[in-house]
Amino acid sequence: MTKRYSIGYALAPKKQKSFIQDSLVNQSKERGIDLIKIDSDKLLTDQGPFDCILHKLSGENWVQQLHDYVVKNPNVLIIDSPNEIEIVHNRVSMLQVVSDLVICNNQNGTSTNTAAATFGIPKQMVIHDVDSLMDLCGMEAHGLKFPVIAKPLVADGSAKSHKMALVYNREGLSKLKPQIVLQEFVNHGGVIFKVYVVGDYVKCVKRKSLPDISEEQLVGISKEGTMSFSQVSNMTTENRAGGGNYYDHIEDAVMPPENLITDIARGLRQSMRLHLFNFDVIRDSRIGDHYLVIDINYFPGYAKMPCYESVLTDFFCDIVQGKQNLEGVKKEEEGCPVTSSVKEERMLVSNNCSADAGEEH
Ligand SMILES: Nc1ncnc2c1ncn2[C@@H]1O[C@H](COP(=O)(O)OP(=O)(O)OP(=O)(O)O)[C@@H](O)[C@H]1O
Ligand SMILES: O=P(O)(O)O[C@H]1[C@H](OP(=O)(O)O)[C@@H](OP(=O)(O)O)[C@@H](O)[C@@H](O)[C@@H]1OP(=O)(O)O
Ligand SMILES: [Mg+2]
Ligand SMILES: [Mg+2]
Repeated sequence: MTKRYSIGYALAPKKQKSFIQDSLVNQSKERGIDLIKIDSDKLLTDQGPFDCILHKLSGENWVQQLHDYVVKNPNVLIIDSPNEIEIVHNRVSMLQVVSDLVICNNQNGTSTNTAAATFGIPKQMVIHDVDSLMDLCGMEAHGLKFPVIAKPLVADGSAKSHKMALVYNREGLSKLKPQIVLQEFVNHGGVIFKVYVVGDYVKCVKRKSLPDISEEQLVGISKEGTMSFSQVSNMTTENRAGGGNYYDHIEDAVMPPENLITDIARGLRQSMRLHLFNFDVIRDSRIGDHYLVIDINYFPGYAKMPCYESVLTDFFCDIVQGKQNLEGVKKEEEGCPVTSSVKEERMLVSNNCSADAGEEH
């Protein structure tokens, strides 16, 4: 009889509702994977046994519970390590990973496979306190000019962490509450590209974004100087921020070069050692084929991705059979430092793979 695998999931109720659909549970079941809900009211060590734990919870208590579970069940796979997820909970460290990306055969940020296409991140600066907020010299020093986007520094998935404001002038700055990141607003034709990564799988889709801001609009801006908004790409026609000039024909928008997107996705996956994330990309209208990564999200809304059930089921099968890349182990072999918890975890992962190699589903 073919071995069955058990994957425990620990997700907030909203995420559970969108992600754990019957279609996913059934497809996985047919392929030998049982998706089991982890009860957050009970100790994790009292549940299972699980071959793998998928999670999008955080906090000291949860991290400790995961640790205790790994100690008790050394063969479990944790997707993903809380340490690694932390990097994308801060809007500076998440984009630093992009800046640090070195893509093979790459010069000046240009992959040789992708003709003239280049990528980077928008200019940005962190504001830690109210005093530095009104210091326009600080903005100048970072090459920032209005309009800018103010984003909470922390991107931990709380509603607060998604509250953004477009800031048009000095007056607008005074309304902001640090700690925030001030990021240059880059005109990009009102279309955003969301790149979903599921292990080795990469899928880029288009979504609507904030509309461009013209020089004329900037002159005629209200005294308020800010416009608040939240989660634009999930907005409906009725509740769009500012009601502005949204681009309604995203189907006409040209996709970014596929090689560039997969190169960035692979690079990010390897350097962050995460399996489940997406990143947002915009095409900088000021420069030809230049793309900016503006956001990275851990365990995003996969249910909005085409054929998410089969993509995720393939991933689950690969992971329990040890077919996915094990970046942690690779990095270690290359001499890169790996934290002890990750080291421990990856060693466990590799043990599990060899034990299961050859299993059929
Ligand atoms: N630098 C920028 N220039 C122009 N538009 C931007 C920029 N940064 C963000 N935006 C717009 O604001 C939206 C929200 O920004 P961002 O993706 O950083 O927020 P978020 O709350 O983390 O989003 P998500 O829901 O994807 O987690 C983007 O989808 C895009 O429409
Ligand atoms: O469901 P969650 O609460 O995890 O919300 C995530 C949301 O997915 P949803 O569509 O299922 O709401 C994601 O949307 P897409 O990028 O895929 O469009 C993205 O906005 C993430 O940033 C959110 O994660 P958070 O930053 O809040 O942790
Ligand atoms: Mg985003
Ligand atoms: Mg985000």
